[in-house]
Amino acid sequence: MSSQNPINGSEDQGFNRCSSDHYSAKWDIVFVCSALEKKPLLSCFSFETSFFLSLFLQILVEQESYVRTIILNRPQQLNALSFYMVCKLGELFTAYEEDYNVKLVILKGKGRSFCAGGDVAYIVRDTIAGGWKSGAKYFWNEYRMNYLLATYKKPQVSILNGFVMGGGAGVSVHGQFRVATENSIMDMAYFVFVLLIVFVEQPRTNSSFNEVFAMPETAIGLYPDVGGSYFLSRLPGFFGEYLGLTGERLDGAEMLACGLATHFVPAKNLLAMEEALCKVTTSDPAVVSTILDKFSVQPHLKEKSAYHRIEVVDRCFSRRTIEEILAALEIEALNSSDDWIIAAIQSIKKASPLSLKLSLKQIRKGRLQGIGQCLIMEYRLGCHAVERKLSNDFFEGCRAKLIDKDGSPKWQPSRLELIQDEIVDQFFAKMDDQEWEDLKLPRRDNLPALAMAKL
Ligand SMILES: CC(C)(COP(=O)(O)OP(=O)(O)OC[C@H]1O[C@@H](n2cnc3c(N)ncnc32)[C@H](O)[C@@H]1OP(=O)(O)O)[C@@H](O)C(=O)NCCC(=O)NCCSC(=O)/C=C/c1ccc(O)cc1
Repeated sequence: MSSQNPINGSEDQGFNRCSSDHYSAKWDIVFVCSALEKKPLLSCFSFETSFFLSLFLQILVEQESYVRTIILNRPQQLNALSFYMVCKLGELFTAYEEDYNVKLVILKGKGRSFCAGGDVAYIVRDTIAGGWKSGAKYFWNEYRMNYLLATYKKPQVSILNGFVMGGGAGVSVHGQFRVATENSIMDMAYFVFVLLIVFVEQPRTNSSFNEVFAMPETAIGLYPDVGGSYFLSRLPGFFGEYLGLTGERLDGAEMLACGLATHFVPAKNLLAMEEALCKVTTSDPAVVSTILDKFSVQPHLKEKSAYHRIEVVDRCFSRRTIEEILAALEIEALNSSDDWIIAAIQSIKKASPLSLKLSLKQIRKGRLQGIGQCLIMEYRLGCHAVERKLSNDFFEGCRAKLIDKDGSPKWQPSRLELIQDEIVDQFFAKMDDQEWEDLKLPRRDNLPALAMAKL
């Protein structure tokens, strides 16, 4: 599994680049979940040592006979993926696939989020300091890891108990089993409990617990990546276009209904489910499936869900252009009191016009492509986005949403009608840089049937 690095020409040894390029190999160990997880302990060490320890603590691993549980451990940042985490996940998935003693891999997040996407605030700062190739390098490692998961030979379960956004979808949706939870039952007892958490323990918790999944990229001047052109285009009808263009959030029940989740397990039963999974001694997916089935329930799809109106979604989002989609939604809004239609119109109007055009084209192309081709296409788009020759919208979107947090991005061009088709086409073309090459995906030989892309 080695290939040429497109950025600096060096040999790319699978997913080991984070340890070889950035960090000393002596630190490259996996922490089996231990007392080290407790941050105060770090104060015993020097600044440099603390820095490396805190980095390695971003991913924890629990080992239980034949099962490995990988834990995303940046709860303060809602488990946003650092470059280190992206590389480490790739390394761990590779190692566990080859290890005969590992039969099942579980992935979950610490705290109230599964994963809120790539750590875009860091990526923007790093790219400004280190040049666009720094951002491209992140994509390179992330998409290879997404591809590995999409073609994984062993059963893998992601426990989606909290936010699943952008890059968080990339580390889970491609896997074989995706367990959504409710976190949305707002009966009075639960509501009081939530209030206690919100005001006593986590005073900065603003978002509703029930909305867990989103591809919010058009709101930050990007496009649904991490294989989004593949998995969004596989959702029923034109629901993927709806999600990708509006960035609207889904709750666990909606994720199950549209196929982004394979199971729905009430959060209170997660511990028991994990205990049962940890007893698995085989890589037979039927065994894992039986265990998950035992803990699963059929959730109630909320009355206001857009998924109840899939024929309206299809009617609007099957249109050829963004302008036609908007016009169709506005006509629907005249004859309907559905909140989701108004929300969709508002989200589209607030998003980067260029991102919208790129996203639509990308999802439409994705319908006809395999997961590998989709990731290669997205890598080109990503490199153009961080290079900023064609557009600065990604940086502007991150500035407005996650850095200055003023919520007022200044998109360029500012309106859909100002965007020429040539600019959109250039995003899908190779980079004009001698050192650059297309994304090279790891070779995947002798894949069993279960490793076929899962959605
Ligand atoms: C709805 C969220 C998930 C929760 O809202 P909340 O409950 O009100 O909580 P906060 O917004 O206060 O978030 C808690 C902390 O986590 C931080 N955070 C929360 N998501 C994040 C986050 N993706 N990053 C970096 N800090 C975050 C957030 O800034 C904040 O930090 P701090 O103010 O220091 O406490 C909200 O945080 C949110 O919208 N987050 C952004 C979601 C998002 O746009 N994700 C990115 C998708 S795109 C992507 O993955 C692209 C990757 C990429 C890769 C390579 C490239 O070269 C270029 C791009």
